[in-house]
Amino acid sequence: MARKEIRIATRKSPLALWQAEFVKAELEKAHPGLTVTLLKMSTKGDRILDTPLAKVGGKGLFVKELEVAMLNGEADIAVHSMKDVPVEFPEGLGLAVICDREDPRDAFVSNTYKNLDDLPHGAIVGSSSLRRQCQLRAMRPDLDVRDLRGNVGTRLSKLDAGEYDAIILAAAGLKRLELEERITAFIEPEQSLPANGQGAVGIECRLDDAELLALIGVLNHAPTHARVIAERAMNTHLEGGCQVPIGAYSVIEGDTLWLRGLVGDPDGSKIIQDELRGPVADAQKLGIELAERLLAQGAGEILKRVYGDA
Ligand SMILES: NCc1[nH]cc(CCC(=O)O)c1CC(=O)O
Repeated sequence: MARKEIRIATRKSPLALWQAEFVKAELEKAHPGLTVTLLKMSTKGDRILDTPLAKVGGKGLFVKELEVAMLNGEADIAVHSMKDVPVEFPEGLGLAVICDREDPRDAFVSNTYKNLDDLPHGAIVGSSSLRRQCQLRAMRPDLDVRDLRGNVGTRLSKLDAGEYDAIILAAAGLKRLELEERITAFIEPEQSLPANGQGAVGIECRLDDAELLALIGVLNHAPTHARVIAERAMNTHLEGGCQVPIGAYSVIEGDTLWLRGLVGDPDGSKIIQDELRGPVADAQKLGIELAERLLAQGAGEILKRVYGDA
């Protein structure tokens, strides 16, 4: 092996650092003699903290600076939470690897109440995503659902300070940060359909570097790869970025991929959902087909309203 070093461009949030350290450890374990280093960077999404994500706008809020570093040759790979990765990549870059998935569910966190059903009328619930907000409002129109920004630690502090009765976060982030004991209840996909790619970590790199692709390829997890491809294809076909009220979640049953999709009005007044099953090998096609079905049921009008507001 000629290459002795791989440089990872990463955000500095605790979750991003955990993910980069995870990939570093896995790569060094797989390739003795290889050194993996971290280039810690700040992105626009990290700097703008006072505005709801849906209104900050621009795709790839959390990844652009990392991509520039790879194109400049300052870094070799970037490690991402798949749900934050924009649908399109700059020329020359692409998604090379999707690692095995952590828990894809949303988690309910409260210091007072056991679960969603336990919340009293008018309880204040915080969430940073339109997807969670719309499903929550549809399920419990009596709740006071409010925006919640910041990294995982910041969100928990706001809950602990009493600003919210409960908050909803991704279970994967809490587990990775060893905060699993903060999870009061898991919310099943039937109640809150996860975001495309939630819980999965992916690696982006230059696609012209065959040696690099071979080295990182050992971390690819084929079933997770197929699931995330299907979910992302649905999202892409709906022209959804990452800050949209879209849920996309799939599981594999034998050779069959079961994909569920949802588009909702953030105020919870309307939710369109559908699902389909097909061969795992057709993951991409299934995602597009489900998106077509959602569009045929009016998803486009909802999304147009959301983008118009943003
Ligand atoms: N948008 C922030 C973000 N990006 C990825 C995760 C969690 C981990 C994952 O989904 O892989 C989180 C935190 C959250 O949504 O609570």
